[in-house]
Amino acid sequence: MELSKTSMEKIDDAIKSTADFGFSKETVVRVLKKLLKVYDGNWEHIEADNYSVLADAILSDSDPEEGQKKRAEKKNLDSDHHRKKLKTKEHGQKAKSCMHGSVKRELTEVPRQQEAESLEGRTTTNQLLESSQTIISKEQKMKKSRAETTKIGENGSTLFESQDPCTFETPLAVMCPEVLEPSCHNGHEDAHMISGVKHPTDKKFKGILVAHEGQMVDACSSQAIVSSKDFSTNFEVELSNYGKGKLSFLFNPSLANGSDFQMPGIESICKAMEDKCLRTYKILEPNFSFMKLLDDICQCILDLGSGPNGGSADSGGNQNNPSNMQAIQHLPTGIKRQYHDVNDITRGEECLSIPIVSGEDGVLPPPFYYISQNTTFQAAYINLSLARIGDENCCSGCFGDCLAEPLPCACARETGGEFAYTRDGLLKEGFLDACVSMLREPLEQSYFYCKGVCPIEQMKGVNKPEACKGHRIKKFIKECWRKCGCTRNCGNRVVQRGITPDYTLYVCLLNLFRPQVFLTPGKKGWGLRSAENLPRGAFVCEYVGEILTNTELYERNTELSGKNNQKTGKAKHTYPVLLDSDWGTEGVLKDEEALCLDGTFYGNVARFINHRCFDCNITAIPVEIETPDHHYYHLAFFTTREVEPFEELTWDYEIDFDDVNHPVKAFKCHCGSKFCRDKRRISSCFAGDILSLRLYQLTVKADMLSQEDLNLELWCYPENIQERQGGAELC
Ligand SMILES: C[S@@+](CC[C@H](N)C(=O)[O-])C[C@H]1O[C@@H](n2cnc3c(N)ncnc32)[C@H](O)[C@@H]1O
Repeated sequence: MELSKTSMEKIDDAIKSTADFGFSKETVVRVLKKLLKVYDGNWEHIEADNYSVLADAILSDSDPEEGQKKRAEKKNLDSDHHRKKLKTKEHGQKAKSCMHGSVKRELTEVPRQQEAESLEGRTTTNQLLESSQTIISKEQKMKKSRAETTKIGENGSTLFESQDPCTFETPLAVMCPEVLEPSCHNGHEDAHMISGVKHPTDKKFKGILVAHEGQMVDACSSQAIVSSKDFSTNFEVELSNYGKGKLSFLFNPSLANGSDFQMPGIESICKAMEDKCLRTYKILEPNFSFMKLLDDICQCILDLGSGPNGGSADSGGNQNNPSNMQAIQHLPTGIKRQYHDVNDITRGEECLSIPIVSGEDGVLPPPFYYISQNTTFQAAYINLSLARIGDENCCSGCFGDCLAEPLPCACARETGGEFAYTRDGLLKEGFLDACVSMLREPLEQSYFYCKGVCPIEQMKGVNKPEACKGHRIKKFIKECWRKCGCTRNCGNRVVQRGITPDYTLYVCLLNLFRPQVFLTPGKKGWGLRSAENLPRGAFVCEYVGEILTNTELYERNTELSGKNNQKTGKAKHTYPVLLDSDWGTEGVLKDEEALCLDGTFYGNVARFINHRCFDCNITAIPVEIETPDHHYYHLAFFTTREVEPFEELTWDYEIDFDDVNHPVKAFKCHCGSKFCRDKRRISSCFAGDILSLRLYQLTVKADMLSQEDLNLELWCYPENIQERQGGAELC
């Protein structure tokens, strides 16, 4: 009979859909023919429920040669049932198998005797059917023995195993629950499929099936011990110290592209999943680990299953809170993991290692994720399209090194027609002087004022935000970038090369930045220093973190200063930096364009740079790289003077220590500078000096004072009183 085009397509569809279950084309076609006869060519029944009828029929399809043998095996099925159940895992390791949700549904509805009868003559293996029954019966038992509320497995899939590779060439996946030894079993038989893990007809199905078993009473305190099994396609996660819970992952090799699939190690799986969570789900919490997530799943299952209302139990977290961070903060804390490599805090993210120099007690900085490039958190809008870079903002006609050319190119326009860098890769004296004086002589600087509500005022969370207090107009460096014709080693590309010492560049002979994260001797916590001296104007590093909108930052800060965080002390060090340039240029600023960088959870070494009032040795300069739009830019640190080896690197956070309304409560400053602005630090010492100190800070150009002047001035400052009074710290 000639088949119509539609029929051909339908057959193709049926083959494709059932191929996922591991059925061969020949088997599918053979059974299809029979079914089409039975249903008088009506595809509706065959296609229904993702071809469940077809799948059933294939399972029931009799191979005459095998029939006798299978019937014999079937006779043993019932008597062997309990014994085999205990061995399901072993079978599963060898067997190929498949599953089908609707098949399970049907089987659970069929009375046992009837079910047995329907098995007569099947070509599928006993283990396959037995395994599915095992799961079902376990679920049924569990429903009885526990709170009758366990939903797990209802949408899940029945498990089939096959020892007959000829019949099931491409088995789908299998969960092989290892039934616990009676001694540690506590009488619970609660192996079951995790709801909705993967339905075989789900096109995203990757051949991995997850199952858990055992009573997970200890999931919360679990150490998430991982035991990789010695077969290449399976690994398990122990969910308690007593082996009472277990998640099993088994991969069906036939679904891998190629036959040499090897189940990766648990470490690499966790790493990959953590990276994925970071990228895809934007999970922020530095304590986040995939193992903890698995652990949490089990805790959740346990809570749902044993809650008073059969599913309403709250595991301690705010389940309505959409923030991953919040949810993860409530995870059990029992799981230990070494977060920092003392030899390289960057975990290989930078091209040089940055060691942690800790004290004798081996204490390490709190955990965070090291990133070497900014990453958006959620709502921040940054348009990095090449189309936005007009001819006036790039030098497409250049070649080689722009700094070697006799005339500056278009990229020098931002810096007044002169490049900001010398050919040695340092900042030019004049440019650096201008940047430093902008910081040190705030009264002489130009400011812009937000036209609408100032994002900073809005961030303070008051009902009626105050008028914009003004934002300093900053001097930008503009670097060449991808639309430019020069090479990557062009001298006008310094910040974008990162901390990496590039020894092909002359600059690196001058600037041997050897960063170290170290515990400061004072009360500032961890700090950053260089083991080599740095010349004036040398690029140190960029401030890297998550790009947030100011609203997001406000919400984050509110969360951090909330009750829970006070408990965990997480609000102690926060690391936000505002990207507040050009906010006033385009009328009312959209929320998603008022951005900041937060290195609290994800950041680079810059998050360790401590604050120093006024006479700090590095300064932050905005750098335009990928977009001429100054809502987003890079913040790069350059030395303001020559820095000695092992001298702490400090910058002026420009904190207004008097601003009590700021959402981030200012720390008590221990910068040790003679010009410290923190009144709390000096008021108890010698209040009479405050006025002169403020005046001094606002008007005196420190660089222009002679050492004699400076000494005289400094003697008046309260910071020095302790020295005069014998060195006791007064503040
Ligand atoms: C960007 S972090 C610097 C690294 C921090 N010291 C650490 O251990 O992670 C900023 C935090 O460091 C501390 N800090 C920085 N400079 C300080 C200073 N001059 N005095 C006191 N604490 C300081 C404050 O807690 C501040 O919130």
